Amino acid sequence: MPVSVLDETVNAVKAFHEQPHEVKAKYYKRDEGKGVMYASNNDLYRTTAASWHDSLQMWMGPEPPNVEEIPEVCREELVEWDLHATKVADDVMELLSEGLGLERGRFKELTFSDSRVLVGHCYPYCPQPDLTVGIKAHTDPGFLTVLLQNHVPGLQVRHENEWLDVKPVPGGLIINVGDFLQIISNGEYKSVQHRVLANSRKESRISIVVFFNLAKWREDGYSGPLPELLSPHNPPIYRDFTPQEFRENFYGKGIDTKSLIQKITIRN
Ligand SMILES: O=C(O)CCC(=O)C(=O)O
Ligand SMILES: [Fe+2]
Repeated sequence: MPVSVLDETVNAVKAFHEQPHEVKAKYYKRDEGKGVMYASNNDLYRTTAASWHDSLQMWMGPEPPNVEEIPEVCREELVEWDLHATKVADDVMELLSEGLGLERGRFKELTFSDSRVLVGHCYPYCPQPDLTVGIKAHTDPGFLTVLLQNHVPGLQVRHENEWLDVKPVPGGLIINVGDFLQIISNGEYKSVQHRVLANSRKESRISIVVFFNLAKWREDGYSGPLPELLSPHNPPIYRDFTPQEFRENFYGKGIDTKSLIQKITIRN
């Protein structure tokens, strides 16, 4: 991916968030699922405390928004970013398939990348950063996340009970393993817990993510650890589950930690 795409994407999302409230208010909504939505915390009404960020969110697949629905100030750039990020995700999925000894195209065949959500976050300056966070600790519920951040720090991952800074690297992208990948890989790949600290710098922290979710469920309506990975020596760690369970778990409360995984774990 050309570095210019990364810079242009960050600048375009920043430009969107820097617009006056009246302009952005046109996109305020909370009915999740399609189109374009501008809101602070996704889980504002389900959680006990708000965190310090605003997001422009777009459902890019299976049904993409009309191009005119995308705010003009970042339209061209986000369409471009979506193409590049999807290509990166497809390549990484091939490697991850191979890493499990599966055919290269196994994950693609399940058309994971057809269901995706693009989010442009802004973490504005927070005058009292000790009292809140930018985004609470969570794991991404989907399959794989491609993440681009600007030079303002704040992202942390949990590693062996410690929070480690994910320092911005110019030209770098971050890939998160989501809960779904952990489940279908029968625990081989682990979804990573992460959070963003409230931004104490005068300049906004900008990040742009694309979440790749599972698009295709099994014919019996369930999903679960891939059968070809299981054997008497490697029995399933997780039970099968339905899209409804997945959705209820995700939208039912605030973004929380590994709750779906905890719920369906049948063996440690
Ligand atoms: O802003 C970031 O770096 C992380 C955002 C994030 O974790 C998310 O949207 O799920
Ligand atoms: Fe996340």
